[in-house]
Amino acid sequence: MVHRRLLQLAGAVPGAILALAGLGVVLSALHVAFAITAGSVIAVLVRGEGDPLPAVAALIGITLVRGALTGAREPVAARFGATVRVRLRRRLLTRLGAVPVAERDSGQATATVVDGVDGLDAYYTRYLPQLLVVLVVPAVVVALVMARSAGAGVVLAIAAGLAILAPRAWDVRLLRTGRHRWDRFTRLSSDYVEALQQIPLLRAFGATGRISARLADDADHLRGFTMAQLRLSLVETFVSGLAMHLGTVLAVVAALSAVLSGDLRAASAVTVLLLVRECFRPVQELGTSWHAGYLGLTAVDGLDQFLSRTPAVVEDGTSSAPARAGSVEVDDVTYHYPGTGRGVSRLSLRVGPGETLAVVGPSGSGKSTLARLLEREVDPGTGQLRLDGVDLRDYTPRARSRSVVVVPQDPTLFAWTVRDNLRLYRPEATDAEVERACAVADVHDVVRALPDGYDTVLAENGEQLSGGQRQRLAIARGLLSQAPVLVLDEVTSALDADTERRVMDAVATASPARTTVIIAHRESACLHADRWIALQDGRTVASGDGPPSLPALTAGGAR
Ligand SMILES: Nc1ncnc2c1ncn2[C@@H]1O[C@H](COP(=O)(O)OP(=O)(O)OP(=O)(O)O)[C@@H](O)[C@H]1O
Repeated sequence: MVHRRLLQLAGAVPGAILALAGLGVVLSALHVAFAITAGSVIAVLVRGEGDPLPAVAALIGITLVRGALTGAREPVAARFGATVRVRLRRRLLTRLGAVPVAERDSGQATATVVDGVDGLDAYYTRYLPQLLVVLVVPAVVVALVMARSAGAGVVLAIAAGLAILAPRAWDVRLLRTGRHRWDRFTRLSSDYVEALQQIPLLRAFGATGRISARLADDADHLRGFTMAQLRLSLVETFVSGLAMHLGTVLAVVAALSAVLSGDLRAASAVTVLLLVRECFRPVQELGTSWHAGYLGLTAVDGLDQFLSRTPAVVEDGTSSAPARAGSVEVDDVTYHYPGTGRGVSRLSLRVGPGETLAVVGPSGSGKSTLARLLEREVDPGTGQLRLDGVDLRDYTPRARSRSVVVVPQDPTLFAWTVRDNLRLYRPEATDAEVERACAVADVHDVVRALPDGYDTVLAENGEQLSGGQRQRLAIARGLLSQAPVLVLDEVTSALDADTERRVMDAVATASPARTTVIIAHRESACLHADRWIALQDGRTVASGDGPPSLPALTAGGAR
C-alpha cells in the first residue's frame, strides 16, 4: 500500500527507495541467472556432452555476487532508515513546541516520536522497495517460464496474481483496525506516563492499587485487540501462502506433464522449478515487510496531527546583534490563545533602559501571557513588541535569547549538574560568576550543602530541591545571563516574605542597569519597582509610579 502522506512526511526519499528497489531487482536477476545456468549444467551432465566447468564456475560466481549484494543491502537500508528517522523526528520536535499547553500529552508525544517513527523504518526501507520489486520480477519470471512451458506459465501467472492481490483486500481492513489499536496504544502510554510522574501523589491518596488495576485492565484490552488483529493478519498470510504453495505444486505438475509429453526437456524442467521459486520469493518478502512496517503505518494519524501544527514562532529574523540598552516597547499588542478570546488585548507599555516595572493584577489577567510574548513563545496577533527599537521578530533566536531572559514561576531544571543548569544561558560563565549569582539569589548555601556541591547531578527537574530552592536557582540562572532585559514571572511565589524581600533586594542591587519586569502578586516582590501597571482581563486598568500599593495588587485601583 502506497501511502501518499507518508511519502510526503519523509521528504525527498524516492532516490533511496529506488536504489533499494534496484538492488532487489538485481538480486532477483541473479537468482534467475542461477536458475538458467543450473539448468544448463544439468543438461550438460545428463547428455554427457560438453564441458560443465564454465557453467559451474558461473554458478559459483553468481552465488558469491549474490551473497555480497545481500550483505550490502542491509547497511544501505539501515543508513537510509536512520536518515528518515532523524529527519522525521527533527520535524516532529520542532512542531511539539507548537502544541498548546492545554493539549500537551507526554505519553502520546513519546509514543509517536519513538514507537511511531521506529515503526515506519521498515515501511520505507523494506516494504516500499519490495513493492517495486514485486511489480517487475514476477511478471518477468512468468514470461521466462511461459517461454519454456506455456501450461506452467499460465498456472504461475494465476497463482502469482492471487498471492499478490488477495492480501491487499485485507490490508485496508488491517490498516483501519490498526489505527484504532494505535489510538489505544497512545492512550495507554499517556496513562502510564502520567501515573509514573504522579506516583508520590497517588500513594498519598492511597490510589496506587486502583490506578494499577485500571492500567492492567487497559493493557489487557489492548492485548485482546492486538491478538484479534494478528488473527486477521494470519488469514491474509494463509491466503497468500496457499496461493504460493498451490501455484508451485500446479506449475511443477504442468512442467512434468510437458516433460512426459515430450514438449519440455528434463533439464529445462529443473530451470522451471527454480524459476517458480524465484517468482514467489519476492512476494513472500513483500508480505513479511508489510507486517514489519505496518505499526508505523498505523501511527500516521498521530504523526500527521503533530506535523500539521504550525510552529508558534514561524519566522526568525536576521538581526544578529543582541539588544544592548534594554528598552522595551509593547505597542497595542493583542494576543488570544487559539480558539479562545483570552490572553491580552490592545496592551501598550514602555520600560526604559535600567527601569524596573511591576506588572500586577488578579489571576488570569494576562501577566504570564506578557512574559510569553516577550520571550516569543507566542507572537502577537496584532501590534508590535520592540527591544531597543527593533521588532522582537527581527532578532535571530540567539540574539533574542541574549537580549531578554524570562524566569518563570515553575522553572525547568535538567538532570544535569547544578553548575551546568546555571550556565544554560551562558556556558562560558566562570565558577566565580556562577557562585556570585547563587549568592545574590540566596541559594549558594543550599547548593554547597548538596553531596557534590555545584557538581551534584540533579534529579529530573531538580526534584530533590524544594519549590523555593528551584525558584532561587532559576533566578541565579537568569542573573547569570547578560541579557539587558530580565523578566521575573512570579519567581518568588514559593518563598516566605522575608526570603523574598532579601532576594529581591539583592537582585536590585546586583543588576541596577538591567531593565527588569517583575510580575507579582505580593507587595514584597515589587519594592524596587520604579513604576507599576495593573492588568485585568488582558488590559491595563491602572498604572502609577513607585512600587504598587495593596489595592493595585488585588484589583487594580486606578490612580
Ligand atoms: N495555554 C493557554 N491556552 C488557553 N488559554 C490560556 C492559556 N494560558 C492562559 N490562558 C488564558 O489566558 C488568560 C491570561 O492567562 P495568564 O496566564 O496570562 O494569566 P496570569 O495573569 O499570568 O494568571 P496567574 O496570576 O494565575 O498566573 C487567562 O484567562 C487564561 O485562562
